[in-house]
This record gives sequence, structure tokens and C-alpha cells, in this order.
Amino acid sequence: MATTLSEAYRDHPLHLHHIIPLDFSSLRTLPDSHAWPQSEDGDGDDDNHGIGSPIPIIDLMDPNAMELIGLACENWGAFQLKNHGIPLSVVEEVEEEAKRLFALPADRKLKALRSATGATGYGRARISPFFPKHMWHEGFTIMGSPCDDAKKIWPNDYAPFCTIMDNYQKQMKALADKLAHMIFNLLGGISEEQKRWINGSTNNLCEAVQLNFYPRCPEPNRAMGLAPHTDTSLLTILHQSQTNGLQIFKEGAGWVPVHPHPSSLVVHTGDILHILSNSRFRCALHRVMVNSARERYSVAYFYGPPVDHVVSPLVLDSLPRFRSLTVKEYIGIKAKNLRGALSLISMLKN
Ligand SMILES: C=C1C[C@]23C[C@@]1(O)CC[C@H]2[C@@]12CCC[C@@](C)(C(=O)O1)[C@H]2[C@@H]3C(=O)O
Ligand SMILES: O=C(O)CCC(=O)C(=O)O
Ligand SMILES: [Fe+2]
Repeated sequence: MATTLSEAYRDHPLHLHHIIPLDFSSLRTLPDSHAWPQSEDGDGDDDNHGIGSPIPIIDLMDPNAMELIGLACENWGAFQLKNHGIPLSVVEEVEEEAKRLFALPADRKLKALRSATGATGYGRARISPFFPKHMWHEGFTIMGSPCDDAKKIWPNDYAPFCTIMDNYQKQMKALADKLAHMIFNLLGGISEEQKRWINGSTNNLCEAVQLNFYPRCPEPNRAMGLAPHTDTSLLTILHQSQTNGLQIFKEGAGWVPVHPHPSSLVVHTGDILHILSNSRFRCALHRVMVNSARERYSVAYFYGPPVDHVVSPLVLDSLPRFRSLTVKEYIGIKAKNLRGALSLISMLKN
């Protein structure tokens, strides 16, 4: 039997302290537990950033879309995608469900709290243990059907949430399959093995949906919505509500804001694609800042090969920079070393 994504996380339990979010609804000041030292790279105010070019916006209907995606992955590890074919209504209804969920009182949300060894449900971001301060954030993770977790929150009225999340996952998978085809073509063509999981059935790949909520914050310049990280996925498709906050780190430019465009989705290339492309494609380091005037929501769809799939650089003309390993093994290494995981599997001598 193939290992599932949830099972891959089971061996890496978290302390409850790193799972239970704060009840932000009653807070008028920033608790010390959530006060981050101010960094030299800016205070998170988007007006202080964005010097230089913004991340590319690519039209999926453009005849040159594939080449443009290749360039964006090489230079940024991220791009905004328009004309992607996902109806606006599908994105709007998932955002509405996220709002409905996070607006519930804390005790209702805690009914679906992620367990120490679990991967789905309500809680802090998985990366919490790697940072000395807590993030100004609540999350809800879905892998496969969201119904078991939704039933805990809405015992008699879980169906609308499930239907909307299932539909969203289907639509996102179709778009991710299309992007994966283009990306593998850029890397020299799709192998029979890749064909088996791209376009394959949902239970034959790694996919997850993460609903993110960043409440209004009394002292946004001292808080952090989501700390700097790269995604573990092959690629991530992100919908952000119309509130600024997402930033991508670009060598030479610093933290660059990714301003929301109503009909665009953000695509991040993740660690798995960085490995497969032998470092040709970047995996974008990104973070989320918060603000005092508006709350922020986002919905991330993570997509990648099955957990038992062996990942190794697809190169014919140069030496592989990373050793081969399964997705599951990589998840295990990253669970212990958030920022050092790629170096730990590097074959380059220092
Ligand atoms: C499939 C996954 C990717 C993710 C860990 C997860 O199991 C589900 C949540 C995802 C998320 C969302 C917020 C940022 C992130 C780093 C985290 O802490 O949880 C990502 C994880 C990831 O990309 O590794
Ligand atoms: O909220 C955002 O814009 C980014 C979320 C994110 O990075 C993630 O879920 O991995
Ligand atoms: Fe992310």
C-alpha cells in the first residue's frame, strides 16, 4: 500500500504548544510571545519595498507561456498567472468558506485541532517550532476529504464546506497538471514514471490545501504573519485575498511584495522542483506580513509526486547536485531542518 501524505507527517509529531493558535479575537495589544525582533530588511510595510521589478505576471493563453514560465522559475521561483481557466466564483466561494470558518469562536475551531501526530485540521503553521516567536496566523489543513474535520466543527452542516473544498481541489489539480506538463517539458520531457502521477488519480499524488488567516494586528511592524519558508511541494498555487502582505525574497532586491490581482493566482515553485531541476529553478523564500487595518486570507494548494516517489535531478549534461531520495525522506529531513534540508542532500563539496 502506498504511503499517504498524512502518514508521512505522522513520524514527526509536534508539541501542542506549537499547534494551538492564540485566540486573537480578544487581543488589543501584541503579547511578547508574538513580538518579533525588527529586521534590518524593512519593517514589512509594503511601501518601503518593491524597488525594482515586480514578480512576472504570465498569461496562460499566451503562445509563449511555457518559455515565460521557465524564465520566471529560473529568476524568481514564482509568478502570477492570469487566464488560468479557474472560474472566479470557485475562488470566491472557497474564500467565503475560509472566512466562515475562521470567524467561528475559538472553542468551535479547536474541536478540529490538528493532533500531535496529525497533518490535517485547525492549528498553527507546521514550521512554528523553528522560530522563537509565534506567528500572527491561524491555519486549516486539508488532505483528501475535509469532511471528518468539518464534521467536528459543523456536525449538522458540514456538507457545503466539503463540496466547495472538494471542487476547489479538483480544479486546482487540473491546473497543476497542466503547469507540471509545461515544466517537465522545459526540463527535457515527461518520463513514463512522471506520466503515472501527473494526470493520475488524486490518491496517487501529494496534494494538500491550506486555508490561512491573518487577523488584524495591533502592532503589525513587530509581528509576523507567516515566517520565511520555501514550500516543500513541486509547485504551489496560491489565491490571496485583496490584502497585501505576501513577500518574496529576491537576491539583490530584498523582500519584494506580491500585490494581489483579483483574477490572478500566484504560483510558487517548491523544493521538489528545485531538486528535480538540479537548482535551475529557484524555490522562492517567502513570508507574510500583517496589518492593523485589514485581515488577510489565503488558500494554498500544494502539489507534488507521491510520497514514495524517488526524486532525483533530471539532468543529462551536468553532475547531479542532489542525491536521490523519496519525497517521504525529504519531508523527514525538512521536519528536523527547515532551512538546511536542501544543503543536507546536496552532493556539492564545500
Ligand atoms: C503539504 C504540506 C505543505 C505544508 C505542510 C503540509 O503538510 C500542510 C501545510 C503546508 C504548510 C502551509 C504553511 C507554510 C508551510 C511551510 C507550513 O508550515 O505548513 C507549508 C508546508 C510546506 O510547504 O512544507
Ligand atoms: O498567505 C500567503 O499569501 C502565503 C501562504 C503560504 O506561503 C503557504 O501557505 O505556504
Ligand atoms: Fe508558502
